[in-house]
Formats: sequence, C-alpha cells, structure tokens
Amino acid sequence: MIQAFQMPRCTVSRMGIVKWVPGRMKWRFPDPPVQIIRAGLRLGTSKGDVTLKLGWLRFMYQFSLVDIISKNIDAIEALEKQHGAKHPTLDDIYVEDNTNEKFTLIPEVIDAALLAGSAAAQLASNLKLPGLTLLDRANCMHIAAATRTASELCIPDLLLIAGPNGLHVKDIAAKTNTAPFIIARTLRLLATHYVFKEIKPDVFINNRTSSMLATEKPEAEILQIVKKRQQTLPAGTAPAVIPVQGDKYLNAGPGAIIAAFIEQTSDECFKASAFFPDIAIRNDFSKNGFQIAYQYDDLVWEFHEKTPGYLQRMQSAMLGSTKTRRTRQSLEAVEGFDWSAIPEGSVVVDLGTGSGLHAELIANKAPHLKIVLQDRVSTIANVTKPTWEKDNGKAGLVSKGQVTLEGINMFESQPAHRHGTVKVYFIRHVFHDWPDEAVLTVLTRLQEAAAADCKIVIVEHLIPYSCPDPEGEKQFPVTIVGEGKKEEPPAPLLSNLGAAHSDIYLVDYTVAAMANARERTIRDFADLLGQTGWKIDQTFQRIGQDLAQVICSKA
Ligand SMILES: C[S@@+](CC[C@H](N)C(=O)[O-])C[C@H]1O[C@@H](n2cnc3c(N)ncnc32)[C@H](O)[C@@H]1O
Repeated sequence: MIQAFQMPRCTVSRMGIVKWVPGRMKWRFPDPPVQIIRAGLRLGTSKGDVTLKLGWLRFMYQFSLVDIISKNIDAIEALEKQHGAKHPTLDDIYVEDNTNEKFTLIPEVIDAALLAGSAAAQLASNLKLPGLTLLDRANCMHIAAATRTASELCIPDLLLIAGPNGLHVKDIAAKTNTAPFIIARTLRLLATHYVFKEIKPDVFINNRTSSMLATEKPEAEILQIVKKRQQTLPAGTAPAVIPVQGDKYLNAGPGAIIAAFIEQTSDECFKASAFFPDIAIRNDFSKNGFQIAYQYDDLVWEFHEKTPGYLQRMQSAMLGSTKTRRTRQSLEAVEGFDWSAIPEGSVVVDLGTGSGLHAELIANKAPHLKIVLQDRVSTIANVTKPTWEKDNGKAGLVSKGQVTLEGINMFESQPAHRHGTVKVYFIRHVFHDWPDEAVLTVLTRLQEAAAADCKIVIVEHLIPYSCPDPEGEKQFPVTIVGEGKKEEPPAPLLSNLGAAHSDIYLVDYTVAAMANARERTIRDFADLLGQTGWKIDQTFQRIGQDLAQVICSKA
C-alpha cells in the first residue's frame, strides 16, 4: 500500500530514463510496490504514452531496492536493541564465539541481512557499466589466485599477530621471503573486494573477512609452514600435482579448517574449473576438469587417497565448509522425517556414511532402530571404523548391536541379507558427487533390493531457480521444519536473492569441475527417481536453507 504519494514531474529521455524534480518527491512505501512494478514490466512492451509510465516505473524499481535495503537495515537495528548486540562490520576481527558474531546467526537477522544484501548487490549491478560487470565476472579467477597466495603465505596470521597497526608490505615480504610488489598487489586486489584493509599506502590490516583465515598458530610455526611450502613447490613449470601440507590445518584454531576449504577451492577446484568450459562446449564428459588439469585418469576420491596432504586438506576443508556457512546442517539433515514412526528394530542404512556423523545422530534420535553404516570398503576401514572405535559413545552403540559397519560398493547389488529387510536408505551428500548415469545406477540397485514399503531419505541441496516457480511449488510442496513461512522475496529482487545467495550455484560448478557431477533442482531429482521406479512423497526444508530432505517411496 502506498501511504503517501505524489507523482513526480518526470520526463523521459530517448533511452527511457526518468528525470525528476527532487524537491517535489515524497514517497513512502511500507512494502515494496510489487504489483505496481510487475504491472509496469508488463507495460514495458507497449509504446507511446505508456513509455512515460514505464520510465516512471523504472525509477520506482530503483527506489524500491533502496526501500528494501533501508527497511531491512531498520529491522536489523531493532533486533540489535532486542538482543543487546551489534551486527559486526567489515572493520571488526572475526571471533567465532563473539556475541556480535552469534547475533548474525539469529534467523530474523539472517533473513533481513539476505534481503538487504540482495537489494544492495542488485542496485550495485544496476549502477555499474555492463561492460565492467562482464569484466569483473570474466576476471574473477584472479581473485581466487590472490586469495590462495595470501592464505598460503599465512598473511591473515601475520596480520592478526601485528594487530591494529598492521604490517607494511615490505615487512610481510621479508617475513615470508617473497617480493613486496607481489604482496602489495595481492592484498590490494583483495582489499578492493573487502578482504583485508589498506590503512595507509602499502600498510595492511586484517578485517572481519580476512581474519577468518587465521590459524592462530604462533609466528615461528607460521613462518616454518610458509618456508616448508616454498621448499616443496616445484621450480620452473609446475606440474599440476604439487605437494600439499595437510598438517597446516591440524592443531590450530577454527580458522585453520576454513583456510583448508579456501585453499582447496582456490587450488584444486580453480584449476579444474579452468577446463570445464572446454568439456561443456565440446559436450564430451569422458574426462572431468580435474582429470584434465591434474593429468590424472582416476576419480578425485582415489587421488585424495593416494596423496596424504591433499586428503588431509580435503578432510579439513569439509569441516571448514560448514563453518563458512555457519548453519546447523548436520542436525538439520536428520530433522523432518519422522523416525519415531518406523517400527521398533527396523533397519536404516546410511549409504555413503563417511565418518558416520549422521548415522550417530539418527541412532541417538531413534534408539529403537538398527543403523547400518555403509561405505566403500576402504572408507569403512580407514575412516569410519577408526572414528567409531576411538569415541566411547559411538563404540558403545556398536558393541550393543544398534550400529553395524558394512563395506559395500553402492554401484553393485546391495548385500543379499539387506534385500527386503531395509526400511529406510538415508543418503546424504552422496548424489551431488556423481553425474546422472551414476545416480540412476544407485537408485536402480536400491529399487532391486527394496521391499514395497522401503523409503529413501535423500539429503541434498536443492538448487533454487532464479525466477519464481509457482508450478513447482504446487507439484513439489515443501514442508517447513522449524520456524517461519516460505515467502517470495519482494520484487524486484531475484527470487533466489541473487548475489546475496550465490554459494550453492558455485558449489554446483565445483562438483561439475571436479567430477562432472551436479547439484540438482527438485525437478532433476523427480526425473531421476521417476526413471528408476521411485517417487517423491514429501520434501522438508528449513527457511533460508537450500539443504532439503527428500522422502521417496516406490512408485
Ligand atoms: C561427500 S561424502 C558424504 C558423507 C556423509 N554422507 C556426509 O553427509 O557427511 C560421500 C561419501 O560417498 C562415499 N562413496 C563414494 N563412492 C562410493 C561407493 N561406490 N560406494 C559406497 N560409498 C561411496 C564416499 O566414500 C563418501 O564417504
């Protein structure tokens, strides 16, 4: 509803851009004028007199972005008063358990921050010359390169130790045995993208973003890590497989696992991604980007198993990836589906269990069920078993027979004793590692082994469309877990919140580059399930999360 409104005196230039008389404006919109803007966009196809209205509506389009920003910043400020906290700014140093950092995780704060951030990013894109936007996009590999350079040289740690006065690039270069001009341009490129801050010419400090990467190790150890890294990097033309020091990420503060994730992304994934367009354009998926970049024939999982540094970095990176998003994804994975409705003594298989974190959550949530942890024989022997043996709580679940560990190959038939006896296959973050053909094979093997009342609980991110999807919402309704109600973001925001919510699309490209794999939309899952005799019964999701539980049964 428009509370107070006065039509501006506007003229329309040849390009249809509104000019207006500022003194006469008095606009107040309690809510963004969605219907009016949508109507305006429809009018955009007309000509003549209507062009005037279109120009006016274009002006309102800009205005409503500002309105969304200011309304949501007001909301955050009101929440600050209510919670006695302040939303951190870029000038703060990141401390995980700090009251202000915890404040940013309150669902209402997340919602308001996403809306304001989305509107701000869209406004910035509206205002930037499109050619420069394209250049930004095409050149973003340099930001990845600079991020890895800074992180592997442990500059966030050196700046954390240096404190508010920061360090001159010459001092950083001297400590790390590198060239000052490299440090300067690396940190300046990143500071321009709000990572680090240049407080005087050539003097840098950490900001909230860069300080997340500090391992908090003492300076002598940090410099030793950098020195070792330099000695292990091959001289001359570097082969793709350069040694990685996994031990950097151990025995350190939470920043170490975040650094592992950032360094893995800006190293392996960055190199693999460079080759993905060649594969996509040729439409030839016989090799993936990782295999081409690393001149390696096997899959990335085998590569990790054979190269201990990479394996350690990848394992730390998986922990770090949750920290960067700071969600409760582990818990959320087992919320939604009603485990209590499964009869006493039923068998639940956690397929592709990894370390078995979610199997343990299910076992504790539903002690009346028998949980089988299935993974590759080598993963069960080298990862799952040691994890479950060294923890008393887990070991207790095994010794009392509630939990069993089982080495299998999910592409082959389920073990004979599982045929017809499993009530639920729980499958979290397994399918996103594989192309469609592989997922079809696994679903077919499960279809062959499953009894008529068997369910599959798939836990994966669901890729949101970047436009509204009322048809899909009707066809695949989502049951919300926890508080809140799903609402379409106000126009003119993209329905997926655009750049404020881009990480899932980047993860999708990561799995594509590393394994020709995919994150999927709900329609993608419905299609794969339909081809293998399964159907979707229900989908559970939390507000603001892409992670979903998709409950499936035999069609
Ligand atoms: C991304 S991890 C997910 C682990 C765990 N479900 C989670 O959500 O943390 C994928 C898992 O699939 C397992 N996996 C890969 N290939 C497999 C196969 N052929 N048979 C069984 N498990 C496999 C991997 O060993 C790994 O543990």
